[in-house]
Formats: sequence, C-alpha cells, structure tokens
Amino acid sequence: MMIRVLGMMSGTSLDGVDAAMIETDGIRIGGFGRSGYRAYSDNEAAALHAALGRWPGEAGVKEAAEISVLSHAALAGDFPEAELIGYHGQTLAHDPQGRGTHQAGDGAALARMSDRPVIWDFRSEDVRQGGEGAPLAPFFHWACAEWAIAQGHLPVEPVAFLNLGGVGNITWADPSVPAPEAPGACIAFDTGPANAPINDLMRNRLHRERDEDGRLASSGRVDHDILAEFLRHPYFERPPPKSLDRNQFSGLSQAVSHLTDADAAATLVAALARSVAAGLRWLPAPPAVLLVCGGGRHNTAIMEALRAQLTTRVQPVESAGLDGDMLEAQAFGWLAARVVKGLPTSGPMTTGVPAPVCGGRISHSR
Ligand SMILES: Nc1ncnc2c1ncn2[C@@H]1O[C@H](COP(=O)(O)OP(=O)(O)OP(=O)(O)O)[C@@H](O)[C@H]1O
Ligand SMILES: CC(=O)N[C@H]1[C@@H]2OC[C@@H](O2)[C@@H](O)[C@@H]1O[C@H](C)C(=O)O
Repeated sequence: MMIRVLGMMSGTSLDGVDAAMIETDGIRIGGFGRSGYRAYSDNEAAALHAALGRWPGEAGVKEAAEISVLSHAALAGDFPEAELIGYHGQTLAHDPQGRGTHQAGDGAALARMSDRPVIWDFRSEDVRQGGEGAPLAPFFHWACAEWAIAQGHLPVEPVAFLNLGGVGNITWADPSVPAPEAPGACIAFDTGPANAPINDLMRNRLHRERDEDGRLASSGRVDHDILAEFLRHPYFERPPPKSLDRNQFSGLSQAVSHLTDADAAATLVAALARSVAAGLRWLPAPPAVLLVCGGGRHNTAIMEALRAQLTTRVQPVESAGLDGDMLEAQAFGWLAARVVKGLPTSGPMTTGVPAPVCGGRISHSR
C-alpha cells in the first residue's frame, strides 16, 4: 500500500531544513509531491555552528536539538496531507569508529507537536552493528534510478548520483539488480568536503552564506601545491565504504587561509572536484552518467570543475526528471516508509555494516 510521507532533511551545510512529500510503499516510488524549505535564522545558524562536534549532554546540544525540533514542527505544519514523517535531525558530530554518530533532535517531541508518527534516529543502529552510519541515501538513489527508467528518462544502465551538500557523497547504482540491498546493486561512500568549507570561507571572511553561483571561485586561481597536499590525505586511498564528519578536512580550510578570497574559493572548488575524481576509481564500472544533486550543482564553478576533471558525462539530476534540491529530503521520507515495513535502509556496500540493517526509531503522536 502506498502512503504519503513527508521527508525532512537539514544537512551539514547548516543552511536550513528541506521538506518534501513522497508517495511510496517503501519499495517503489509512487510519485513526488509538494516541497518546502525553512532557512535557519542567523541566530539559529550561529547556535548550530557553535554546537558542531559536540555530543549529547555537552554544552549547546540541548539548544541545537530545540532549534531542530521547532524548525521542523513549523515546516511540518504546512503539510497536513502527510501520514508519516521521516526526520533526519541535525548532524553535529560523526565518528562511527569511535563515539558514534550524533543527530541533534527529538522525534518524540516532533511527533507530539506535528500530531503524526515520526521515524527518526536513522543512523545509530547501523553504527551499533559496525557500519559507518552514512551515507543513507544510496538505497533511495537506486529507487530513483528505477523510477527514472520507468519514466523513460534513463537507460537501463548503471548510473551514479553525486550529492553535493556540506560533504559530498556518491552512489553507483545498477538498476538491473532486483533490490537495492541485493549484492551488486549499490556502492556508495562520502567523496570528500563539498560546500561546507566554501560556506565557512564565505561566512568567516565576507559574512555571506555562500558563493552565489560560484562567482568568487570563478574569478580566482587554484593553488596547485595546496591541492596536491590535500590529495595526499589517506582518506582517498581508503577503499569504500567510508564516511566523513563535516569538519574532518579542516586542514584544507587552514591551508587556504593565506590566499586571497577568490584564490581560496577556487582552490576549495578544485579540491571538491579532484576528490570526486579520486573517488570514481572505486566504482565497479563507469556509470552512464553522473547525476549531480544537492545545492552544489547550483555553483557554476563546481559544475565546470567537475566537467573538466571527469571523462564521465556530468548532468544535474533534473536531466533524469528528479528534483536535485529535494532528493535528500525525499530520501528520508522513502526510508521512513521502509522502517515502518522493517525493510533494510543500509547494507555492506553502502555503509559497511556486516549485513543489511533496518535503522530508525518510531515515535507515535500520542
Ligand atoms: N545558487 C547557489 N550558488 C552557490 N552555492 C549554492 C547555491 N545554492 C546552493 N548552494 C550551496 O548548496 C548548499 C546547500 O546544499 P544542500 O541543501 O544540498 O546541503 P545540505 O542539506 O547541507 O546537504 P547534506 O545533508 O547532503 O550535507 C548551500 O549551503 C550552498 O553552499
Ligand atoms: C553523518 C551525516 O549526517 N552525513 C551526511 C553528510 O552530508 C553528506 C554526507 O555527509 C552523507 O554521508 C550524509 O548525508 C546524506 C544525506 C546521506 O546519508 O546519504
């Protein structure tokens, strides 16, 4: 039975909350619906930035969780048609081999406030069972490929999805395999830093939220010594599955600190593109197309750098009939429906968990 689910995602860019309706039985995509966005206010963004890297019980975390719940509840009120909510929460820290993974928020409070059942805490169980806890969108990317083939937007061939949020992640999906958790269907991992260091640069130096359309980066020159040093990071030699914390590459931000604004932005964009290029060697076969989703595809300098670095065709995910601004929100709606059904949300080739696992907790509205 298809249900109408609201997926809600606030990612590592710390810009705000995306919300999108999806109709699904947890296996197939029945259709996509309305979407919405609520930007974090300056005060909210500052409080979340201050809480980055912190764990439950530490200073500022309670405030961050409250900001997450209140902003999601306000947005959920615009979607009375949703029967179920998938709520990711705000990632503050991610250390799967150590302290775990921390998404600030409270699904039980959101369920009471929105008067709908809420699926949340999607990552902890995967980490508990030995997985990376991220990325989690890959099974949904596989379902999107299947949907796009049915709509006549894609050929029946392996494709890749590149999500450029705060951090980048890639999924190689083979839609000829019958289910996303089946061996050979998906391979996924985080590629490297994406918008987070660019946003931090803009915020710290120019008091702006982002490099609009990549205009600053397009006017700068890449520092090839810094780039070469960045590419020596052992992360790129490590085979997948693998995932990143938002600030794991903070050395890169320090390395560009003496450059001009434009050269620093250009070097960060080049680092993003080269880390994607470095990641492609881990894919089992070249994808027919690299479908770019997430806010980074609006940055012209990023898209041009990707096209210059890669021999694979690079297209915004809209070329497959999908909404690249809402794909991750839709993913957490689709995953919520899977949790209700007890279906796996991750597996050995997406997070490295030993066997497919169904993560997520359910909180009822009363
Ligand atoms: N017009 C634009 N020009 C330049 N950059 C843009 C533009 N639009 C969006 N972005 C970048 O995309 C970011 C938002 O991307 P997105 O919503 O995919 O991130 P996210 O929700 O944090 O994702 P994730 O969970 O995958 O980290 C912005 O913070 C900004 O850096
Ligand atoms: C721990 C965490 O929140 N990771 C995010 C982050 O943002 C992008 C990348 O790093 C990815 O691993 C993940 O989000 C996407 C939506 C995912 O789980 O697929």
